[in-house]
Amino acid sequence: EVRPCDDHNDQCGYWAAIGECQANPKYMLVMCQASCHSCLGDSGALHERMYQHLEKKISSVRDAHQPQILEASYSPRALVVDRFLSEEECEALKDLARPHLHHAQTINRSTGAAYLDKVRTNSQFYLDRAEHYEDPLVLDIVQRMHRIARVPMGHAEPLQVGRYQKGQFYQTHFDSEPLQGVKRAVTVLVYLDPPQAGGETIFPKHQRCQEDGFEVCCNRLEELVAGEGKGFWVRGQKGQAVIFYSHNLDGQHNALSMHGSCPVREGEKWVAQQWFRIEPYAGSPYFQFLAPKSPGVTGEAESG
Ligand SMILES: O=C(O)CCC(=O)C(=O)O
Ligand SMILES: [Fe+2]
Repeated sequence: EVRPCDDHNDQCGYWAAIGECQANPKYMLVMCQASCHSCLGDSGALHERMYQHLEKKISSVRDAHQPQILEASYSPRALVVDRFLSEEECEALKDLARPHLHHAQTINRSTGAAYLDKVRTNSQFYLDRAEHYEDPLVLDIVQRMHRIARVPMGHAEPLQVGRYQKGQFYQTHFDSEPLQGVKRAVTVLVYLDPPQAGGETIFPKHQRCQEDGFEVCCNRLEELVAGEGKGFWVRGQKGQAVIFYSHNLDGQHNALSMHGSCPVREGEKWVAQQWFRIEPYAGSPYFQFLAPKSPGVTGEAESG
């Protein structure tokens, strides 16, 4: 009888050390559970490695209809997809948003006066009216985002389009703020137009790029983003998507999902963002819009 959570061979420790848990999991995860940290409740690093292994397998499956997905980071899970949107789609989204763009503002609680946000100086607009979200072009784009992110349509916020002009930026922040009641599972960020210089999306994976440290990090990406925290950045190409998950697979908020948009140095930067919440979202334009009709609710004439 094989009892769980034991080693059943005195070589288990040695085999685990030389990587047999990954190389030969069929045997090892049964016979060497303790050494492989695969017991229930054992939070050893193995599960993470197993997931990495599985995801590599998944992402190596090529299908003519599937865009190629590159892994930019494991924690937070971040994927990059080239040409996720066509040039025409990028231009169409810019055209839809252009007349409506407005600057991010913060409202002073006591005076009610609106101030321009210091953390975020760009302009943005939510495509939140029926004529936007029922637009076949927008609907098709959001559906593709939903399929690639693997979160249901009813979790989708309205699609947002943002523009950064020269000098504009968005300092490091989290897209998901569970303590404020905003729980976003995933962000699908698409570069509708990359700037000529600057405007990188950075994931520094450490605290020192916050607020006053932000510009310094943007000026020294290699040293302070890639070096210091083993973080990464994306320069952005037209139509390219970055898909990142602000929570781990167990639902925990991932502190490494902190990111920002460096100041644009030359030209304009346009992006579209689609956020999908952790749960079905009553404020979603697609909450009821795409709900399947319940079976059996057909006209009288059709029954019997
Ligand atoms: O524009 C970017 O590169 C990032 C934007 C962003 O992080 C946001 O709008 O939440
Ligand atoms: Fe963000």
